[in-house]
Amino acid sequence: MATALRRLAKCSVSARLLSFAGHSRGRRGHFARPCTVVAQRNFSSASTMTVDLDSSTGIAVMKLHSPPVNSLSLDFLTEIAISLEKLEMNKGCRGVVVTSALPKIFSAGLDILEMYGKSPERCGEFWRAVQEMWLKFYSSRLVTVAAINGSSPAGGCLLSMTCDYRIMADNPRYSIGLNETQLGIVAPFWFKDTMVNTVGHRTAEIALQLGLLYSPQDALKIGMVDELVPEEKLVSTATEAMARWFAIPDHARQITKSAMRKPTIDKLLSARETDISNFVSFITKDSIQKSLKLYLENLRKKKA
Ligand SMILES: CCCCCCCCCC/C=C/CC(=O)SCCNC(=O)CCNC(=O)[C@H](O)C(C)(C)COP(=O)(O)OP(=O)(O)OC[C@H]1O[C@@H](n2cnc3c(N)ncnc32)[C@H](O)[C@@H]1OP(=O)(O)O
Repeated sequence: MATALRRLAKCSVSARLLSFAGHSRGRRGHFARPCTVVAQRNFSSASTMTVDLDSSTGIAVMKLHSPPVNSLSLDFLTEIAISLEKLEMNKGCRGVVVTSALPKIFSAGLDILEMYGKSPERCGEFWRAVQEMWLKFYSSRLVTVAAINGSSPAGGCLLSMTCDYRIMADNPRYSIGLNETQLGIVAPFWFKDTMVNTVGHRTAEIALQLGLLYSPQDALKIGMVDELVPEEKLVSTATEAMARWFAIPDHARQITKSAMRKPTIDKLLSARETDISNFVSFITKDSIQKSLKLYLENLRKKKA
């Protein structure tokens, strides 16, 4: 099932950029259920998320639910990408709010277990899925709003930065940022580009080199998030924010979005295979595997 989903994801890459002009078409193993889009409401692709589309507003809410921490594994990434693609294909959908169904965590980022002790082939497949998720969100014709209701390190921060607008719960216990260097790994160029496009070059330079994780208040100050609200108001504020974007004619907004993002997207599209082989050779190095092992041990020790 998961393999079939991944194949479907691969097949749809070439059609992606068409979606800008409004011509869009659009785990954990044993939990998977068949992926059928049921009418316009309340469909889900698997038990790792729910996707509810309100046909009266055109707003879908995608709630990520992959315990314990919504870490982005190969299967989960594939499911997220396919769910977005289904919404893209649905003419009744104009926007999506991405949030977490788990308490205190939006997403812990890429699943470190996908990068530790895996074969080069598997690492390559994983990285393609990371690229695919980023490409789908960054180039989406839909208005995308991240309702960040918990911590969001690394890949979790990246997912939120692919959205058009970010609202975070105002809770000082949560943090957000690209902390890759703290793990001894390097954010690839398109993570870096997304960060630069969000917060500007100088702030990105400091944030990336130091692998900084920001409190919601600090994230607001640097422009990593656009708004802070009490947690209970997060999804309602996100749907209200959507109204401002819906007030703009879709074609004008979509073409503008494309103009802003296309150079960054094209940069990855033209270097996709090289980026995969760079990732595989970097992540499978003994020294990097040792760093990841240590990081995983520390994560586990923290709990003990
Ligand atoms: C030359 C250049 C070429 C290019 C090279 C490219 C290089 C690669 C770049 C890849 C970039 C990576 C981006 C990433 O996303 S890496 C992941 C980064 N994520 C983190 O650092 C987050 C780590 N987790 C936490 O900080 C905390 O878990 C939390 C999210 C704040 C939640 O805290 P908590 O106290 O509520 O939960 P905790 O007890 O810590 O965790 C519960 C269990 O979940 C496991 N876990 C946590 N995070 C991850 C993860 N990201 N992947 C896998 N597993 C994770 C944790 O170990 C616990 O497991 P267990 O119950 O102990 O077994």
